[in-house]
Amino acid sequence: MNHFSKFNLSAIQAKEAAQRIAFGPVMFQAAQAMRRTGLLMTVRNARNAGITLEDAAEQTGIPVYGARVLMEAGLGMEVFTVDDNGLYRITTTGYFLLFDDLTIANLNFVDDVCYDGLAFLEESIRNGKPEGLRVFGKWDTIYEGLSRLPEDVQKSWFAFDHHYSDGSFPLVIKIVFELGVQKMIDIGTNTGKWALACLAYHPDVHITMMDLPGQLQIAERRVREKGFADRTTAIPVNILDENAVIPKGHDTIWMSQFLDCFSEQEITSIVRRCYDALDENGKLLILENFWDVQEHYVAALTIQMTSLYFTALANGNSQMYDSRVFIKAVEAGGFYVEKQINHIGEAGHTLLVCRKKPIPPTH
Ligand SMILES: C[S@@+](CC[C@H](N)C(=O)[O-])C[C@H]1O[C@@H](n2cnc3c(N)ncnc32)[C@H](O)[C@@H]1O
Repeated sequence: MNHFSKFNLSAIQAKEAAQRIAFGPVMFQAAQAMRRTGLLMTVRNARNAGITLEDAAEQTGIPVYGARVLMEAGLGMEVFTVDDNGLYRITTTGYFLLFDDLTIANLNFVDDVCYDGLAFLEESIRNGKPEGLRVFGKWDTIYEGLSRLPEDVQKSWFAFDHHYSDGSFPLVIKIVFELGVQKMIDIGTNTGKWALACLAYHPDVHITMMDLPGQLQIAERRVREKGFADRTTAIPVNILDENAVIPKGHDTIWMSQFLDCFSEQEITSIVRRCYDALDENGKLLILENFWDVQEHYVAALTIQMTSLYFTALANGNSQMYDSRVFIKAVEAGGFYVEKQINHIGEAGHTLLVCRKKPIPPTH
């Protein structure tokens, strides 16, 4: 569904929308301050009775001045309403800021991981490098430093990543095993969530986990703790090394939220190596979020904005893709899409079931 072919805004509405962009960072910081001071919760707890800003300040323990600027800003942000008696009440948007998992994961991810680095977005776009990553360390990509990021940053990164996968893994696992899986490689295994889900789901399945060494160690530890070590193999890899080989002898290769970490040319190179690893009946299964196939505008918006994290912080050359661009890169690696299942879970994942073309890709 194309949510972007037309916007029906009057001129004054468009001017308002432009101000929301101009003051976007201000609204963002205000929302975080309202959450962290407890102001948002205080107004919510007043429910229908409403609360004055003086009472909200007292109950929250912040100065009246602070409560006043935040709560007045909250009106323009449509987080609060105020009646003629000066009583503030929370809106549905305010509820989402407080309680919605997607909103919380996105807020914390933008705050802890992206905010400072995004100041270098223009430079990143001009140079094709994640120039914002310098706020954390001297790495070429964020993945090299992921296990060494400050604890709160890691926490928000993982919460963001897991929010998307957690909702969809239980839905997709049934479809995957119906395709017949005995021995699967999970490339970009991260903390081993998918591997663990598969090992628990199927008593005989063997999973080969591949990732950069830092992440792989976490996955290996978790698999050991759950008693699945004998049905797993762990292979540390930097997949960007063109000489990195994907082992043969597996019927399925799984890549979830992995190929979006790479440029189109890199996707094609990785997929080509998958081609070499699988036999003619092998399956390449890809789970991704594509902005162009989303049922809901909010999902498309979230995915589009996430792309800029990749630009400024992650690697400077990848994104959350338009499915048509992505599939072209996969096809160039020697596969065709046998089946495309869209709209999986709240995060709107797509599962691509890919098969080898009879003629190998040119190297
Ligand atoms: C966005 S996470 C996805 C994790 C998991 N598959 C999921 O669906 O939640 C991407 C993973 O790719 C790994 N990765 C990124 N660049 C890599 C590289 N060059 N070589 C190997 N793994 C890499 C990261 O370490 C990370 O674990």
